Amino acid sequence: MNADDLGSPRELTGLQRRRALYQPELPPCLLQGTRIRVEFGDSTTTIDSKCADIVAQAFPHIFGQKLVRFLEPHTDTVVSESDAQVIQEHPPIRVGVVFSGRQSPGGHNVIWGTYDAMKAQNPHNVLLGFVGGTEGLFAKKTLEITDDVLSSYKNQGGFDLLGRTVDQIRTTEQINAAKATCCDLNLDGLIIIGGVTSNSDAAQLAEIFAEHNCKTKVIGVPVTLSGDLRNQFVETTVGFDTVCKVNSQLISNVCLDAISAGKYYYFVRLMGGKASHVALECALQSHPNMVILGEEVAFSKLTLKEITNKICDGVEARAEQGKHHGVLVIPEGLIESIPEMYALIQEINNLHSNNVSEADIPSQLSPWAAALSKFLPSFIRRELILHQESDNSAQLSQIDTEQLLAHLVEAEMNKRTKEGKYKGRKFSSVCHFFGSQARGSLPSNFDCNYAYVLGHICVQIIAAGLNGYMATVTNLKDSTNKWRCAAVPLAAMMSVRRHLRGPGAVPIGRPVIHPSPIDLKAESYAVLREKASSFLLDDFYRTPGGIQFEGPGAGTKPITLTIEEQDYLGDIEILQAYLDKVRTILKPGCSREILKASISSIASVNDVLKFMSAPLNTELPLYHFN
Ligand SMILES: O=P(O)(O)OC[C@H]1O[C@](O)(CO)[C@@H](O)[C@@H]1O
Repeated sequence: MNADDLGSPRELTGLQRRRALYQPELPPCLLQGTRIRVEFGDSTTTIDSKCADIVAQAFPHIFGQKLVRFLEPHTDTVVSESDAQVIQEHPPIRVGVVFSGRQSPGGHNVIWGTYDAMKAQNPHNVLLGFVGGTEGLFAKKTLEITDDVLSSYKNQGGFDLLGRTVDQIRTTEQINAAKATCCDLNLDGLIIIGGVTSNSDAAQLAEIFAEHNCKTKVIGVPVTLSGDLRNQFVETTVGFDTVCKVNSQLISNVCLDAISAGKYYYFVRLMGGKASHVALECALQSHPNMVILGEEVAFSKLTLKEITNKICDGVEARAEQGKHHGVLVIPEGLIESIPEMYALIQEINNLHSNNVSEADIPSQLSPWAAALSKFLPSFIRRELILHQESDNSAQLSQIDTEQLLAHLVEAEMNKRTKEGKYKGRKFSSVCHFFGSQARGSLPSNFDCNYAYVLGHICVQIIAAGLNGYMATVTNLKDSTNKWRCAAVPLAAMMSVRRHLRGPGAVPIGRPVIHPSPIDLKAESYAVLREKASSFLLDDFYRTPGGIQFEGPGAGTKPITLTIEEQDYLGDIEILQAYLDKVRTILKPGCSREILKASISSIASVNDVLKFMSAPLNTELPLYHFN
């Protein structure tokens, strides 16, 4: 398909046709047609108050704007007239929409939701899609969105209605081109669909448009499979749910294949950017034998050697049980989390930033980095020096970290065999990278609904005359009729990285929206750690199956989204693991009564989790045994 074919009607399969008939659900405030109450809340600063001044300086026009909620016209909330308004008049508007970030399932529904909301407000409204992503925006290449154009893209995967190119609207040239397009097309709004990079660029564009009195309001929409655009305002991103479900199915298929033949170790790397949200979620859903998250490696400063040994120890422990197969899951961002690899990648990035060519990079590395690079297999050396991403970082999807680990583990297992330490069968590996397989999937109902609702919110933001905002929905763990619709200033999500912690910390770089890492204190991570030894040894594989679009399985939500709310004591698996751990600590002969008493003294779910993640020799903190 070339660029001219984008947006053409296409032939759909039976399943696609059925999916196209699915009507996404809307929360009550958006069902009111054109009568929506816009409520202004507190003025914002930034999520990191320490860099509020820097963000305010960089974004003087869009910094400090108020939080906005969209409500049904009559609610019990009492707010003063100046804090709320119901917009009644809807003169015709013109809006442009661009796929800026990487493909993510559900993206098409943002456009569909925007279109439906615009036509409901005024049938004369015009929605223009930029063909070929940001390059289409710069070149003013548009396609008017109509019912016909949308018909074969509703609830479908991919971004092929419009296509995408670079996730960058940043250089002076690009910003000027975007401004010229918006002015020439007389746009009232520009909707930018993407992740952290695209939404940071949206903020920059909004600031410049405001400074130059350009009437176009710039709105960002959180769409990325990585799920790393999350903070106190954003619970998850469009596409994360689908991608985790598809990857979990693929991993569980691999697990069943592994246990059936009993001869291979599968090394699976998952797409998901720098953060490990996709890997954590998929591990919780499919229970592979081992999962190594980037955040835990960075926190414990584990070296490549230590990670290799950890995997080899797992292989040995399994061999002692007669198991010569297994599945290891890693995130693509793992490579950057390993301290020495991070340092090497930083050196390479700096050389790229100084316009050193790929061919010259190896000769310009410091002696230390050159030595590390020499130790690595040649395929990794080649991949590490590839040209950078638009945010000046390494191209994680192109670095075969799973193959690097498989290579190092094999060498270490051979060494252990030679030394007589390992007596099991010869280690054999098969590597996979699950990226576009999941990214191109038909979106789940959750992503279809979420994206469609966000599209509607964009239109409300433009109608309210807001610039430099992100469309957001909260309370996503609940049913759609309890979702809360809002607009959050993009500047409120920005921060600046610092070199060191503490008072001497020096801010580096410009303010942007940073990807959020996994919170190692979160309950979802505690659950993963608590299950780690059972995952490793018990082949406790779980088969979630394919995405369910209809029937009872269709409503399932991502585990990490709902986990905070779960009643762990009702979770048999966790309680069983807890009991096993208590038994190992109790003195032999401890009576059932004491055990029972200790369990009934559990103060809260958190106490159990804290206890479960503590080392085995920990004194029991809450329970007293004789
Ligand atoms: O397929 P591409 O364009 O190389 O993009 C890959 C990158 O995009 C993402 O899917 C989203 O940023 C990353 O997880 C991945 O590294």
